[in-house]
Amino acid sequence: MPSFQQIWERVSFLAALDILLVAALIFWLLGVIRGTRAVQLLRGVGILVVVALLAGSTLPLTTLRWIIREALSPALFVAIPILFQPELRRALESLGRTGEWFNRFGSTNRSDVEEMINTISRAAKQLSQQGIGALMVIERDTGLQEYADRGVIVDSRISVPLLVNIFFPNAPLHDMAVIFRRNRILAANCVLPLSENVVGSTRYGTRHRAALGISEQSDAISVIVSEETGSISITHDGRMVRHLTEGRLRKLLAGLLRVELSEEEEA
Ligand SMILES: Nc1ncnc2c1ncn2[C@@H]1O[C@H](COP(=O)(O)OP(=O)(O)OP(=O)(O)O)[C@@H](O)[C@H]1O
Repeated sequence: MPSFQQIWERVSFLAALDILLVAALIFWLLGVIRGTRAVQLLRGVGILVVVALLAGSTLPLTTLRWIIREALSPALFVAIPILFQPELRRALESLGRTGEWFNRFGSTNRSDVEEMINTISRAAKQLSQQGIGALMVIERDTGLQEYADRGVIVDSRISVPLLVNIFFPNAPLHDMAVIFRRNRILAANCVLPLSENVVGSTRYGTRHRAALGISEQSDAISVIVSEETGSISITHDGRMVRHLTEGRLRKLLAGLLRVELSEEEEA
């Protein structure tokens, strides 16, 4: 058996760089799909490939080998981009996004972001207490103008009474989603893409699916208040965190938008 020294001598600088880059790529890909349905899909694809390769290579099964070579590989080649479309889109977007490295919200006035976080959290609590359903989407680096244009442009400074008013049952703009740009309400009544994501046995209603959908197709963060249960949830990167209190929501938003909340609001 070769000693560590012998192996080390054989590893060139380029081979080491190669291994490091592949490891970083796998790590990044796992980070992108962590907590999304892509994990189950990937496991399914992996099991299928391993079983097919084992059966095809260890036993002299000509027909099975032919099916793997002629049908399974091309089918996966076509199916993977379709099955993983939201994850691939998000991964490519995050690669192309330079703003994330410079933190777009960093260039926005910090107190504006803090004001937005506090207002959304207070509004979510009030809406939840009054049993009013709501879907509020925070735009980050991916532009959401196409969704805003399909709704009603509001372009108003954010405030709790305005948000409660918008979502008040039967108010003209209560349906669908509100989109925030920085600390302004950009638009209301916006239709969002619905997610096909099913987590475990949980089947979400359309409000929650719309929140998941926009978080799969962009880097936006959504806050959902359930009309049925009053429960507050958040979605980002195709993931959902449920049953939040006002305080927990503030902390999660602050973490995702990378701002430190001031002491008095923390209390
Ligand atoms: N494509 C969409 N984009 C944005 N909002 C949507 C979309 N489709 C439905 N909604 C909103 O979801 C509401 C219906 O929610 P529904 O009860 O089906 O879902 P839910 O996730 O169970 O929500 P809740 O817990 O509040 O009942 C609609 O009245 C509408 O406001």
